[in-house]
Amino acid sequence: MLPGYNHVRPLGSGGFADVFLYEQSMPRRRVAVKVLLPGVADNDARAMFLSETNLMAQLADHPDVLTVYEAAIAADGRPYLVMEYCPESYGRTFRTERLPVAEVLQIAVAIGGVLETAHRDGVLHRDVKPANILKTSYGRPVLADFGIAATLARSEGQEALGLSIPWSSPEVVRGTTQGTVRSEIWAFGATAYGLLAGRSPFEKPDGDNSRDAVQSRIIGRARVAPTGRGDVPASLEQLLSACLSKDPALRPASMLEVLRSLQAVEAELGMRPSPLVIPTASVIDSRHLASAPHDDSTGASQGAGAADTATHDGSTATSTTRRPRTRSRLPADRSTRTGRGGTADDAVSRADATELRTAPGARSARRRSTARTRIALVACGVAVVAGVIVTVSLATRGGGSIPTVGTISANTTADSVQFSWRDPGLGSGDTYLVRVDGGQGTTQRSTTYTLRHAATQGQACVTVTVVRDGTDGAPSSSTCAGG
Ligand SMILES: Nc1ncnc2c1ncn2[C@@H]1O[C@H](COP(=O)(O)OP(=O)(O)OP(=O)(O)O)[C@@H](O)[C@H]1O
Repeated sequence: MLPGYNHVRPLGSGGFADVFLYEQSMPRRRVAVKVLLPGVADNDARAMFLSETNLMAQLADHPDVLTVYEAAIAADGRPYLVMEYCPESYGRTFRTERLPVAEVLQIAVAIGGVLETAHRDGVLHRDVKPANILKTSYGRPVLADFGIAATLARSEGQEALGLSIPWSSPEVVRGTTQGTVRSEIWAFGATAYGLLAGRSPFEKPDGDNSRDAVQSRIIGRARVAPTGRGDVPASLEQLLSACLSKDPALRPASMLEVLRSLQAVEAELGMRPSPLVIPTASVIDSRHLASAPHDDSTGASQGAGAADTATHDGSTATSTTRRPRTRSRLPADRSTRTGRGGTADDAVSRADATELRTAPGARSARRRSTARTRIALVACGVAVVAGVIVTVSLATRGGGSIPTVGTISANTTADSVQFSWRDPGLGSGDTYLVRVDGGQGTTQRSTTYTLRHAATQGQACVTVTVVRDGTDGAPSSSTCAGG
């Protein structure tokens, strides 16, 4: 019995919590209530729950994260979370419903944006899988079960966390690391693959898919097969295969890199690239970073580096609600550091080394029992991401000697518009940032960009900017066509 809520029906059970549908009296709405299973709450755990929940409340306003309305302790002492009710979960449908590629790309960009945001904050989700992508009543995908539990459980072993083997990277399955940005990129790639293929990457359609068999394929030499779908472009297959590289060093170095590639696939398919919702440089507290130089091996520097990239995107924050938080120096993932050096590689290492952020009480909690870990999982089992919603603007910055694209011509055909321009002197590391209607943009090196009419609502206006060493040049003037 929860005061102010009327029980409707059970929604399901996880490893450590039951989830129920309730009707809230005021405001009147349906909510999902996640309650810790009986027998795993104690005073310490309750204190941790509250402490962590307060932290969550500061962070939980990313639009693509499941919304938590309230967290409290029930009369029987069990902590509970009141969350947005989501009628559907991709965990339930991905095996039976063939999702259109465009929908998977949109889901991936939304969920990837949450992960990039989290990584900039030194936080890893660690349980990315279709079952943790829920669908709101409005049909929007949201990431759920966003736990710092990983932090709290680092010394307690993966099994205590209910490791989701089919979606976990080889290094996580082996226990070499309990989470890095690149292991998260694996899980993200595995999830996107799963949504397309209807099975996890190392499941065999007609083979032995016992836990042990899948695990040994993940840590062994088996290579991931293509999704088997004719409508998945080669570029997307390649991206998934890169995310699922057995060697973490061969995976993309950041979620942002993955997101850019996903947007490029969308553009290739004639779709309007899905917007990225990620924080900008202004959101990262520079004082905090300056006072924690050694956090270079952790998420803090990842945040700083990523923030630079965000600046390249020309993104500007409309609000700055995130607060600086303490991060601990965390061990690097040695498996991803071999044979690399220099500045660029430092950045890579930093990304790899981004294990987990330390939340209040986290260090001592590592030695606590699995039951407490589970409490923390409940505490943080939903919605924990940075609190800034970013809108994109066409921020322009001085380009120095960066070349500027001249006239963009548009060739309109029955089903598409092709924009093209002359190469103004692109350097070997330069890229074009193509923005449609002032959107976030996609990067490419080709001098043509095609938009299908189906992807536009009438006329589309395009600008092209040369990006060099992470700095935007001046944008071209806008060319509008279509409609
Ligand atoms: N906000 C929600 N709205 C609707 N259903 C939900 C919501 N949150 C969880 N559920 C459902 O409740 C069930 C249990 O969820 P829960 O997150 O506790 O466990 P799990 O993710 O299945 O397992 P575990 O967390 O142990 O890995 C799942 O079927 C899930 O889809």
